[in-house]
Amino acid sequence: MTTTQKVVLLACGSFNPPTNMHLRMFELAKDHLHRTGKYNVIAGIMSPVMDSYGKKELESSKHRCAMVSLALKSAKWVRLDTWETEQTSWMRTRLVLDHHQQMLDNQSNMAALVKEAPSKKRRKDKQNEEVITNCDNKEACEPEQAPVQLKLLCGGDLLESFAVPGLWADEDIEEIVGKYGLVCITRNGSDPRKFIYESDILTRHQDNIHIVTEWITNEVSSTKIRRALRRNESVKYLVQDTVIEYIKEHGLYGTGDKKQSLL
Ligand SMILES: Nc1ncnc2c1ncn2[C@@H]1O[C@H](COP(=O)(O)OP(=O)(O)OP(=O)(O)O)[C@@H](O)[C@H]1O
Ligand SMILES: NC(=O)c1ccc[n+]([C@@H]2O[C@H](COP(=O)(O)O)[C@@H](O)[C@H]2O)c1
Ligand SMILES: [Zn+2]
Repeated sequence: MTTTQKVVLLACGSFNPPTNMHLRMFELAKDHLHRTGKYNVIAGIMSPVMDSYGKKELESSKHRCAMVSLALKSAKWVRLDTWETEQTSWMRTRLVLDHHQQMLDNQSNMAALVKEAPSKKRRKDKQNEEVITNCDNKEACEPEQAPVQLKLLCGGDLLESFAVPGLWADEDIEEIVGKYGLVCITRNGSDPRKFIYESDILTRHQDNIHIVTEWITNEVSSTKIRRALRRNESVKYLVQDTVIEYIKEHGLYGTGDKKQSLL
């Protein structure tokens, strides 16, 4: 029997607000990795960046985390993680990966990671005493299992930002693609294969970089959503209804003074 490598996908970003494409990225990456026959994606994490990241029009992490949590209500295997937003200063992505890898290496955190609806299961522990686990995905929760591999999930634009002078340290890029690995979803305006070809570090680690071609192209971006909201245009079917309701309720992205319904 061939064994597959267990993988957890980590997406870092502003999620300002979270769009349907942020959610789609996880599905696309999972399908792609499963098709290789080598990987078993057991969980996904969305980690909103902290407020001091300082991006233009960045809404507070309180609101962004609340919106990600609402967007993920129907997601079975992806969850929000607020650790990044709770730090005292902005964390480089490599350090965010290190944190989550440490969490994964601690087996007792595994049950909390797997989001599937818990159904209490009985099994015998090493001392042959019956214990109840809170984990449905037995394979993911077995204590004596191979380590779980964390991979960074991103779009083509984030990959290409590796070339922005002073933005990413070479050692961090080396560690991200070398130790962890990258799953990159193609995005209009980026050419990840060419970008890898032009980078010595990325070419060296190209076996650890998975490029996923999004054939059902969807050029939604948070910038376009914020623009539409400002203009009182509908964003229905581009963003989860629960997120639209939240935006309206809190008057985010210039919706505060609008009278009519955005839904
Ligand atoms: N349409 C898309 N296709 C592929 N990747 C995407 C898409 N939208 C977002 N991503 C990826 O999601 C992650 C988080 O991105 P981010 O929060 O910046 O979203 P965004 O839509 O690019 O927002 P903004 O317009 O504010 O930059 C990044 O890795 C980004 O590349
Ligand atoms: N040096 C680094 O680790 C580095 C540099 C720039 C952006 N990032 C991260 O990439 C993500 C980019 O998000 P945006 O595309 O929304 O700007 C954020 O999570 C941010 O923290 C990391
Ligand atoms: Zn972006």
